[in-house]
Amino acid sequence: MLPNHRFTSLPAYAQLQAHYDVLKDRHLRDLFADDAERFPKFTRQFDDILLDFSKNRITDETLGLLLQLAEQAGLTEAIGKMFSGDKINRTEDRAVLHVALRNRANTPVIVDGADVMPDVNEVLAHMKEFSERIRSGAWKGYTGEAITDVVNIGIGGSDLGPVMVTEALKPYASPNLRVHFVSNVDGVHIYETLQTVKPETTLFLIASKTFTTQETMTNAQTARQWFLDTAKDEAAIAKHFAALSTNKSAVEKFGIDPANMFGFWDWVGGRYSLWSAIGLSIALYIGYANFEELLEGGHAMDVHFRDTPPEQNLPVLLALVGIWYNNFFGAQTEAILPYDQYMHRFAAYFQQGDMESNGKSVDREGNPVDWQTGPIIWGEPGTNGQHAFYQLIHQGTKLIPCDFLAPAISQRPLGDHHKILLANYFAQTEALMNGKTADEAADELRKAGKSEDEINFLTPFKEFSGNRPTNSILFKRLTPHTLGSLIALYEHKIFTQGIIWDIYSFDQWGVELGKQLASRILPELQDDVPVSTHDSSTNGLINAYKKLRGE
Ligand SMILES: O=P(O)(O)OC[C@H]1O[C@H](O)[C@H](O)[C@@H](O)[C@@H]1O
Repeated sequence: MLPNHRFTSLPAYAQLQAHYDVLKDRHLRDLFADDAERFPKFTRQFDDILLDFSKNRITDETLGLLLQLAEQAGLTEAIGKMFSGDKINRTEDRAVLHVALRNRANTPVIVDGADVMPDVNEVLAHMKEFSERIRSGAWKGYTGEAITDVVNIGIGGSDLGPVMVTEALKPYASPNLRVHFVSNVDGVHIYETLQTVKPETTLFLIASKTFTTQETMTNAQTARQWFLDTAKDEAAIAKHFAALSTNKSAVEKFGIDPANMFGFWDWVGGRYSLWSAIGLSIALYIGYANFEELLEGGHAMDVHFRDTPPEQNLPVLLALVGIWYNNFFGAQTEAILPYDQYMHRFAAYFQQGDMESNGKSVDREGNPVDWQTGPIIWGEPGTNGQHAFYQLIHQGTKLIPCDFLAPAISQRPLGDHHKILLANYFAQTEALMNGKTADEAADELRKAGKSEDEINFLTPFKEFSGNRPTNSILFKRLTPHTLGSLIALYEHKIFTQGIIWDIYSFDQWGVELGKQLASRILPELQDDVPVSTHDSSTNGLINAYKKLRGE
């Protein structure tokens, strides 16, 4: 069991509140002017990842108090409990062991009295053997042709991770094998995907932890029918369908050969499952050795998180800085802004990772919280975001803490592209921090030859308040290893915040209600009889839909 506490009753909380009242009006510009050591003081290195959190509205005192907050919340003990297989996901009575999936040290991890590592290693060996046969062309489809296309059918955690990682690691991909992802139950998604592949050379991966998810099962049945329309023979399914799941009986019922099932376990949360069999599309796309590198990178961050004192611990520091804005400055959102086009789904991935984990409003004893929990996560890659929403980040009324991520070396060096990209990366955090004073703005206008009247009018619009906080995460290159570490960095940040907020981060009851109601409504859509069983809005909408579709 995790230690309980009321977040706002922790002694450091009151101290931080008092400290906030003093610090809230101080400008980052002044904090930098006052302390020449800010950069060395507020940067940490892990492998070739540099975290610079100096452009945050913190001082030594802030950091000290935040570290006390973590300690008072029992963070160290909680980390130990996760790694040792305690059932810290209490509402589902499960351990939380995505760290075991990438436990390259292979030390025993005990759940219910048994070491899980032999099972983990067995599935990895199966993934290795299978992916090598597919990639080499040794695996033949029902007409004797090699596989050229893999279609992963899954949603949520059974989709977002593989999508994000395969996009991020495209430079490591084999040119002979394409991967596609179908997630939405909107028939358009599978329709468009099936237009681009041939049954004879396509492998479908049905990715679903539960193997009951409506969207995935619907898409899987459609794929199966599409395949059989050409193949005619059900025996051919064994060569073209594999399942990634914890639910063996449902997989068998679907008609997938148990030899093509890649299992995982209830102690793997869906949004933490890319390291498990759910990562098979990744292993197929970038090769098993690269997939293993991804695991290695995740494991390296796990060891760092588990063994490094909080003040040196990257995930803990990111978490604490986030709490500072979320709970004291009233920030509602956090932006994740990768300056790397290959990372274009990174923010979308952590939308699920963070918001499904920490979007909770009761504490671990079931009492309503009276403090803010998980932030709204969003973001797009730089520089596209700059031309879309940065206006609001620079001059809007909302405080939006941002993470800026960038590789020092591009995977695709091309002329001056990367230097231009990085010039923007550095410029943005500098601009957000310093802003532009009214005097500076007026001076520029004067130099541009504006009249004094125009200067007076324009200055307020040209002024930037600055004092807008950012973290910079600069790494050498987006390798599988580094990506593994970056993902684990954010995973452990989410864990740390959940512990400090005293919430359960590994269940997701909030997604159930909509599912329940949809299954109640679906039969009502089968005929044209008007419905009257809902509120007037829902009745009105359903009846309008029935009318529209019939016209
Ligand atoms: O992998 P599955 O069992 O099909 O689940 C897919 C998704 O379903 C739900 O939406 C859960 O909230 C997600 O956490 C999960 O990733």
